[in-house]
Amino acid sequence: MINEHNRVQDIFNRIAPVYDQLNDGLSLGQHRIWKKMAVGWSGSKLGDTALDLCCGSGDLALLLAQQVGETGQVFGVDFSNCQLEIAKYRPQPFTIPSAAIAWVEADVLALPFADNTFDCATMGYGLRNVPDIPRSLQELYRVLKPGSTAAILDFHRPSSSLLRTFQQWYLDQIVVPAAERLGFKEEYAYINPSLDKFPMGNEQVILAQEAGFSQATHYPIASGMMGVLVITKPH
Ligand SMILES: C/C(=C\Cc1cc(O)c2ccccc2c1O)CCC[C@H](C)CCC[C@H](C)CCCC(C)C
Ligand SMILES: C[S@@+](CC[C@H](N)C(=O)[O-])C[C@H]1O[C@@H](n2cnc3c(N)ncnc32)[C@H](O)[C@@H]1O
Repeated sequence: MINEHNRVQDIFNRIAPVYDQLNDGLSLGQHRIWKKMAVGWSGSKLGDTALDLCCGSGDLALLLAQQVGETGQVFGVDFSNCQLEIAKYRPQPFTIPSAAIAWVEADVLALPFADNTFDCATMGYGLRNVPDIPRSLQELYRVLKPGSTAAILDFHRPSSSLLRTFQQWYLDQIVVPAAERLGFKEEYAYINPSLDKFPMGNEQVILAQEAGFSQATHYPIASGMMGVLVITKPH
């Protein structure tokens, strides 16, 4: 488990300088829409104490900060110090009064927060990268307040074989060569095979229920190439 931990940590430390630009270019900016959808499903509202797990370069945490406003607070958690350095210095839009964001370097499998701390949570493209999904969901359950909701955004395999073929082609023939031109072929070549090992939406629902979440729904988005698992801790 430690080897997998270090392998993933190294990947995201290495790609930190190009991570945002590749996401924007390779998704034609669509990832920002997918992240806004996840924030919407998290139920985040003014004054909340919010958590963004696997926050990376911080764009999802920033969206949460706009949602919870000046009276709220956001904690962005990631174990990549290089990603967190990008997050810390990301320009914040002054148009919207936003919450303060605390950037926390930690493993989401061992969160440094008390039980029942957070009013809402997001996790963008993190669940597929942790070595122990059930443990991650258990930790998320522990730190959420009763009645609170989390939205977990990640890749998903489309049910349509044509779209699945397109997704695999795009990842192998567009994403990897683009990353290779920047010297990150291996790091991005890891995405496609990781999808084959990642639980499908219905399996994610079962894992969430096994972690104790009373409500769990998986919403395929982007023609099924992405998905958002929305889970709520019972009162
Ligand atoms: C924000 C996105 C991916 C984040 C991401 C997740 C990972 O697990 C990685 C692992 C290793 C390296 C990088 C990442 C990583 O960046 C999603 C958007 C970026 C994707 C790279 C592009 C995905 C494109 C879709 C499969 C198809 C889009 C169709 C297009 C809009 C026409
Ligand atoms: C694909 S990036 C997602 C970043 C951001 N949430 C986004 O949506 O763009 C995955 C992030 O998860 C982090 N990560 C993976 N496993 C982790 C773990 N066990 N604990 C903390 N962070 C982890 C990586 O360092 C990386 O920054």
